[in-house]
Amino acid sequence: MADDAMVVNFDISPDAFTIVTPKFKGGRWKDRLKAKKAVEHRARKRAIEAAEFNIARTTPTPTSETAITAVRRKRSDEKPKQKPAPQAVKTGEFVSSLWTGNPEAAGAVTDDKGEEGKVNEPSNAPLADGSATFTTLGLSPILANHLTTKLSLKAPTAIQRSAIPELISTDSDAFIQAETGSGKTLTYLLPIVNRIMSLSLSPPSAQQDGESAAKQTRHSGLYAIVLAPTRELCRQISTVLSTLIHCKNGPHWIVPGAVSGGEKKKSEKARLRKGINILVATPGRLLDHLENTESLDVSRVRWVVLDEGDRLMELGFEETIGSILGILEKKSKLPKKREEAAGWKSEAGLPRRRVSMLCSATMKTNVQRLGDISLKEALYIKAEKGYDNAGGSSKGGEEGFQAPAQLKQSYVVVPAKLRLVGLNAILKRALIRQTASPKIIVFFSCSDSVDFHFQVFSRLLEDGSDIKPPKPTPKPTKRSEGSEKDSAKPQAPETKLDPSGKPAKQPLPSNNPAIAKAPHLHPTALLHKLHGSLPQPIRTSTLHSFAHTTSPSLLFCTDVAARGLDLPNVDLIIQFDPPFSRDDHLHRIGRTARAGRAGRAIMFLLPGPEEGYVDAVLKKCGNPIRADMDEVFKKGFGGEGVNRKKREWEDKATEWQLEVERWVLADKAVMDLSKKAWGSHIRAYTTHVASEKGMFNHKALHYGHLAKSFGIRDAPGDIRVPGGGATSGGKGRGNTTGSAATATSAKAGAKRSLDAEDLPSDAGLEAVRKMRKIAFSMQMKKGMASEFNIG
Ligand SMILES: Nc1ncnc2c1ncn2[C@@H]1O[C@H](COP(=O)(O)OP(=O)(O)OP(=O)(O)O)[C@@H](O)[C@H]1O
Repeated sequence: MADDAMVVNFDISPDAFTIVTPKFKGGRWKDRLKAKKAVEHRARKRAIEAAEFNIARTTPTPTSETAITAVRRKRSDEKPKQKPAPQAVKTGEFVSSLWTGNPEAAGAVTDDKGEEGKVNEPSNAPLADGSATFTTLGLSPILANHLTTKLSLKAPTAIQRSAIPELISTDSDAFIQAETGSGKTLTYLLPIVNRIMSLSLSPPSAQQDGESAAKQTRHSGLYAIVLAPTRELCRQISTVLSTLIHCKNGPHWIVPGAVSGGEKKKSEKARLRKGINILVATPGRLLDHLENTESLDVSRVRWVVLDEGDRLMELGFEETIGSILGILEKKSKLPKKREEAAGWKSEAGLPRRRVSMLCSATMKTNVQRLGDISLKEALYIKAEKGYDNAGGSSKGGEEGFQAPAQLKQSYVVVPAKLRLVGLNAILKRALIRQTASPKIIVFFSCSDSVDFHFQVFSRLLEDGSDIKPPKPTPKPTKRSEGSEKDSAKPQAPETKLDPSGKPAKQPLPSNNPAIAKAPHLHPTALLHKLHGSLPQPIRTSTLHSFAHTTSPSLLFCTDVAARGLDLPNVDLIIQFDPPFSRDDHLHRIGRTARAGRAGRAIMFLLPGPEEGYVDAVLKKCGNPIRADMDEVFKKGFGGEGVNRKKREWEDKATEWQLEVERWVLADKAVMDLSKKAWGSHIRAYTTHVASEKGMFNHKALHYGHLAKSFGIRDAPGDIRVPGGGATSGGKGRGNTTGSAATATSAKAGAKRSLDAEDLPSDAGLEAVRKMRKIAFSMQMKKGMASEFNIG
């Protein structure tokens, strides 16, 4: 880290900027003079910049507060601008410049000839070569017709073509592996629904036992159980299931249901008692019902599906799943062995034995372990060669898990101090450059950080309004009138005015506190937040709003939204905090570019060791482009007609940053929130997987610069994280030697470890696993269930 990066948190003496010119010896006198002048010029420039921007420090009187004004770089050729409002700065606080003392990025900017450049052929799209239809896969005409006409699915995807015929015609267990957004849900649901449907479609003569010849109803039995790691996923799978069942002339008698916690157990019990034929559940909740709900009859279960297998294991469900399978085995009336099954009479269409399916995008060791406990002589099904990453940039990786080939990946190297303004710039640009209403997901490392950034962008503007007044529209000149160039430009959405000419208040779609307007970014955009600490009804309604709103839509979230969620038409994924492992990266960016659609993803990296992530991971998952940070700022803050040479965007970004800092200072609750977010961010940083710790080394973090990106002016050593202690940062040092993460109280850490969905990495998950183990044994002893907010 560059030395001058430390300046911000040190007491600077006035003579620190005395220009000392080294003596040059040898060579021609002209060259010596030139070198001397160059050194003097550089030193003077630095001193002026530092004096103007860097050190607006208060007089150290313990009782008085001194007002300071952020000083802008003076330029002879510009009109005096209104200076940012003076702000009170307490003793010990600093206002450092955003633009000085930042470490430089090592790599070069990729020449990105337009974001609209070459896009690879999609690798997870429906097959366009006519090689398969839903009917040729063996699905009933009713179901095939429903898929093509009502659900507008023209053809199966590669994994569906490979798996569906096997799953319809055999009773084998299966491990299904395919990249994100390739349609794995339908891959396992379609054969199940098709085979259950055949019960009611086949004539009684074709039935092999008398029992099934009777009219099928919801009481005919529970045939399939689908296990998913989160409540959101359970709901999503249930919805897909319902759309399949409600087809014309279809199997309306089949009743799907979900039990995933987050609602009263009593109502779940009532649903189970009424009769369910296909049940979607989180493992914890299902085990609870298996042990405590008498009406849940599992003796005829034919399928057990473990969706998102790797995540189920990461969240410590191994033992729970083991117990579930044990109970199913014990209560089953089906033949236990294959030989017995062969001679056994089953209802027409249904498997003669219980079939297990394990679905995962990855093939990690933990998934293999789950396979060991759940599968017997299983088929390994993946997208056929030639369709797996067809024609794309993706390379066959160690684990065969790749990003969709059409997904455009990029990264931007942004110093710690500039992260918040950088996020603002990128979001503004993304919201304005799209013609239709864009959907953007921003990933953060922890829920506190999500909360803080949600507040930053949804707070009212400084004048108390929630919408910016419209800019006066420039009169069209003759030249620009109707010109093709102008009409092609993305237009900022129109701001609605009230009768008095002021911007009209925009009504929110609901009173959900996790949804707000984002006046700092866009007049009509809706900002959503999602993390594991929010109550379930809020999470559900937030996701619904994000997915269905017609306004530009943003979702700030933790990794709770990284897996399995199928949110329609997400255009851009921003990984503001880098993921905790390569798989997390692929799952996060996999929320876009689904089923053959286009998508973009950008990751923020800090200059220094983090840049190593590009070669170590990003280049192995595609061909990432390095975006130019200056361009990001220019496009985000520059706006129309900005004089780019003067770097006006620097001033705009500075003004906005100072505004955030004033807002943080003005309210203790906000200050607490920002400090908590800063502390949690650092703590989360320490939990990157061991193999990536070299790139994400918390000792290389500049805590002071990082604090600025949370709107905090205190020196790191003075920051008291609410609920924890001061960090271990040495006084006056921007860059601590100890770990702030470990310095925060154990209590706070323990509380967070319950927040399983927000801690996707080794350390966090280890904690969750331990907690789950304890809860599991307690549950065994006391016969009670524990839900760590994930089912
Ligand atoms: N044959 C198809 N044609 C077009 N779209 C499809 C097809 N099959 C599935 N889809 C759509 O593709 C999207 C992704 O499907 P799904 O959620 O099942 O993917 P996935 O492989 O499970 O992804 P992830 O690994 O991220 O969970 C869904 O919107 C789904 O409706």
